[in-house]
Amino acid sequence: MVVEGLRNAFGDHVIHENLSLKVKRGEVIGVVGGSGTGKSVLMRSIIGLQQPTAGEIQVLGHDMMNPHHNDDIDIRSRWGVLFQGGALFSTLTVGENVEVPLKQFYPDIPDDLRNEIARFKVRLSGLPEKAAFNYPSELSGGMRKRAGLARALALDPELLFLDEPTAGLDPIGAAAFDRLTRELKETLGLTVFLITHDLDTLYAICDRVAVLADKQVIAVGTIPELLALDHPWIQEYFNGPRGRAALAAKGDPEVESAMAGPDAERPDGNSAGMDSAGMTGA
Ligand SMILES: Nc1ncnc2c1ncn2[C@@H]1O[C@H](COP(=O)(O)OP(=O)(O)OP(=O)(O)O)[C@@H](O)[C@H]1O
Repeated sequence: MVVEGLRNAFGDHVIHENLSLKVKRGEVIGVVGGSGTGKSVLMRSIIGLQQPTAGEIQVLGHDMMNPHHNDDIDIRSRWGVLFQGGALFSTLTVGENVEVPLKQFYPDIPDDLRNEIARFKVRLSGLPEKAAFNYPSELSGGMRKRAGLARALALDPELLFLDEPTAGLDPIGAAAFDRLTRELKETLGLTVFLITHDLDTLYAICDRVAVLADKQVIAVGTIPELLALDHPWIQEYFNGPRGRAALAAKGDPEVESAMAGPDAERPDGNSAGMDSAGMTGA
């Protein structure tokens, strides 16, 4: 996935200006940034729900800024999205929610097969199969997230977009959700674009982290690479008390040594990991 020179604005309010980001196939990329820096708007631009005023967006080799109608339908079936809060239809059961994209993209699948696929996705998301017959209001917050994930996985996506998946979960539920995301990524070979405020999630499952600030992605790299930068927001975020607590819980020696040395080497004196070598563009 490649985003180049992206500009998003609502009237005079410019959210992104010349924003660029490359996501490698098969990685879990975490997207962090202060509230209102435009993480969700970035995700919405990538999946075609927000029309940018300038820039280029390529997803799985498809030009999202100039979509051809038929290709457009094809590309939308190749990703799954878990919106903040789950965004389930409250009048449908969990199973019926999972069936919505199946009906939309594969209307000819017989009913019983579609039901079976939905029940399988419910199990894949770590819910008991009987949860397929529950309404969202009958589930806990954590179970609703898993139901949203089941729906995001309905079409066997290559790319998974998760918008703050652990927000509102207790720490045990959040850790379990992180494990599930990592397992699914590994077993299904997914590329995961994950917006989060959750430092534990970043340490637990992200291969790289992209930092949004000043209307752009100011840095992207592994956590040790980001720690080597002296940008105030990055230092405050990763090296502040919450960042240190998250690290202590994870106990990663590579990160610990990066935290220990404030003058650690900067990669090329530029933003961490911003080289384009080896990018295969999911
Ligand atoms: N449809 C819209 N119309 C007008 N302004 C919008 C719209 N959607 C988002 N914005 C504005 O764009 C900015 C970025 O919003 P966005 O939701 O992407 O932030 P975020 O980084 O995801 O924040 P948070 O971490 O709080 O969820 C905010 O100032 C928001 O008010």
